[in-house]
Amino acid sequence: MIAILGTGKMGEALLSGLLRAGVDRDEIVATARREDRARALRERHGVRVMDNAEAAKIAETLILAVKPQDMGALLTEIAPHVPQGKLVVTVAAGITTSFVESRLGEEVPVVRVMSNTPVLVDEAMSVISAGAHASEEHLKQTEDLLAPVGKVLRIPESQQDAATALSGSGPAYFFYLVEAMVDAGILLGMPRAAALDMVTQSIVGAAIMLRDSGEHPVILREAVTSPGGTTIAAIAELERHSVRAAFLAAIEAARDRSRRLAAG
Ligand SMILES: NC(=O)C1=CN([C@@H]2O[C@H](COP(=O)(O)OP(=O)(O)OC[C@H]3O[C@@H](n4cnc5c(N)ncnc54)[C@H](O)[C@@H]3O)[C@@H](O)[C@H]2O)C=CC1
Ligand SMILES: O=C(O)[C@@H]1CCC=N1
Repeated sequence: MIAILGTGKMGEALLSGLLRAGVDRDEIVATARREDRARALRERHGVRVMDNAEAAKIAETLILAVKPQDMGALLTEIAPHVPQGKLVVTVAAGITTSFVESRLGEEVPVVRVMSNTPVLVDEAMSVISAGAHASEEHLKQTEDLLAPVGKVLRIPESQQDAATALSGSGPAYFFYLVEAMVDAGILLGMPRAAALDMVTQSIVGAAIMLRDSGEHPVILREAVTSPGGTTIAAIAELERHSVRAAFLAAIEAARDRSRRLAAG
């Protein structure tokens, strides 16, 4: 039995992914803070929704999916119900395995995960790291849980905050870029719907080329950038506005925020 504790956006995305992967709906339970949310989860997915203590008692694997700021209270609530044998998977940004271990008060195996919202389309990037009491078997179990909804990579826990900044938040940067490019289309007099179509198909095509060609992004970009052509005129402006430096600073800021999250 798998319990998802705190089934908001990320918890529900994981829940739907597990169901798509063929996990029986009787083998998953969810928890939610509000009754209307519980009702929506029951209606949409046909799973049982219960309170945290009960879910922690009956499940062998617990997925903690509350906001980092709510993690301390959740751990205090479930601590009496988490004996040594249970695997605890935490998906919260910034929450370390030692934070979870210290609050559960037992030698509980903890695996820290950073995934992202493309879980919803089985194209997530999930990175995982073992806590002090998690074995190879626990990492394998976590990989098996996440593999159906995308790519899974093992990384040292010291890199989790950087991964949160890069791939956890990553989809947001691409959506932001799409927004900006669509605005540019509007500026040039293009209808909004057509501009959105053009930009969306361009980002999908570029992403698939990047993933499937094995080529370095520089090579792919150079192939679009003709001498004296249109692309280099745009790139010259991006460089003039320090867009690359802005990305470096932005992702560093996200990493720093992730480091501070456990403190509340
Ligand atoms: N949204 C994203 O793109 C990503 C989010 N995450 C992580 O996933 C976690 C959840 O994020 P979201 O799903 O975006 O937030 P959310 O706010 O949509 O979901 C959290 C849910 O937990 C519930 N909750 C809070 N305390 C609870 C308690 N004691 N018992 C039961 N339910 C409780 C809330 O009511 C809410 O429905 C965060 O820790 C975040 O860092 C990780 C990767 C990507
Ligand atoms: O913005 C956040 O804090 C979460 C963590 C990674 C993506 N969204």
